[in-house]
Amino acid sequence: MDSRGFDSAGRVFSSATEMWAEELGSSATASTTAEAASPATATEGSGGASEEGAGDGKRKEWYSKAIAYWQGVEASTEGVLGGYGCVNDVDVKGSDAFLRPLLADRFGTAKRHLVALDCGSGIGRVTKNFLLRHFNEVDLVEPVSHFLEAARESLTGYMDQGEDSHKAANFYCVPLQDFTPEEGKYDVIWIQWCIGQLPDDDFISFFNRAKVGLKPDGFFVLKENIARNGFVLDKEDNSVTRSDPYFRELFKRCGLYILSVKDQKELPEELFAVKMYALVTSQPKIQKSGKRRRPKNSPRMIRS
Ligand SMILES: C[S@@+](CC[C@H](N)C(=O)[O-])C[C@H]1O[C@@H](n2cnc3c(N)ncnc32)[C@H](O)[C@@H]1O
Repeated sequence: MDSRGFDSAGRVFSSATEMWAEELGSSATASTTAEAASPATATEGSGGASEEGAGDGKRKEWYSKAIAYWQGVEASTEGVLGGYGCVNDVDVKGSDAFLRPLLADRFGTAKRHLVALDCGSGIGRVTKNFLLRHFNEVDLVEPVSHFLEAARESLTGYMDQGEDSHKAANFYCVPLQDFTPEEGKYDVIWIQWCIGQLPDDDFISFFNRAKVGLKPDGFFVLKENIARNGFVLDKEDNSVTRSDPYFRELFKRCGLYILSVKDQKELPEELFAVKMYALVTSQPKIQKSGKRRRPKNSPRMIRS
């Protein structure tokens, strides 16, 4: 990525490449296809897929600083939303409006057993308030153990229920850079407000591994803060807020296509804008008009 960006201390970088070289050293250019540990073997806050190469110390530092930051945060909605617990309701409303037509379009309206994965789930806020309304089973993956424990506690009522119910099933204490989902398990992989913790190469490796976890019509939803230009590096929690063109470039490099994209409305104006991207692994079908196929249940004008 060639656009300029800056960090929270006001330092300007001429490109993301320069910033990553600074933050990760020589491992910034390391292979993006390194082997990842399975959920069962990874440990809390472990250091990343490319850890064994040269310069891995800086990558390890990148991740451990982030984990240390989150370990010091209270396991509450206010905590995981950086003091903006007030956005929970509009966030849930926006996610619901985005996902509902996509589910109908991809999976039809007939009863189906739907399974989702909540990535960087924190205390299970997204799972509890939103995903469990749409999915029969939700797995959570989160590297910070006190968040995951809080999720487990608050979702107790949703566990071990009958076949047809909605339950939180598995809780994996693993960072995304080390996580590989079970093959063909998920209809939707939901990634919200956590992908900024991953440098570009681990972002690409993660999506490439996670593709395998999707069912044939399955898709990803990435819901993230968007920088106006280039990127913004937050030195406190070691996360990067990327611009829309930056994300689109990364999607291309992951071999992902945008099925749908929408802005989150009604956020306080001092916050970053937020976008929701639905991403698929093969090019969405285009109608003769050149438009993407419209979800069957979306509003349409009546023509007589
Ligand atoms: C802003 S909170 C969002 C939590 C949740 N997605 C939500 O919307 O309520 C960011 C979350 O990312 C998690 N996180 C930090 N580093 C991560 C990593 N490398 N992989 C996955 N999640 C990570 C944090 O522990 C925290 O739970």
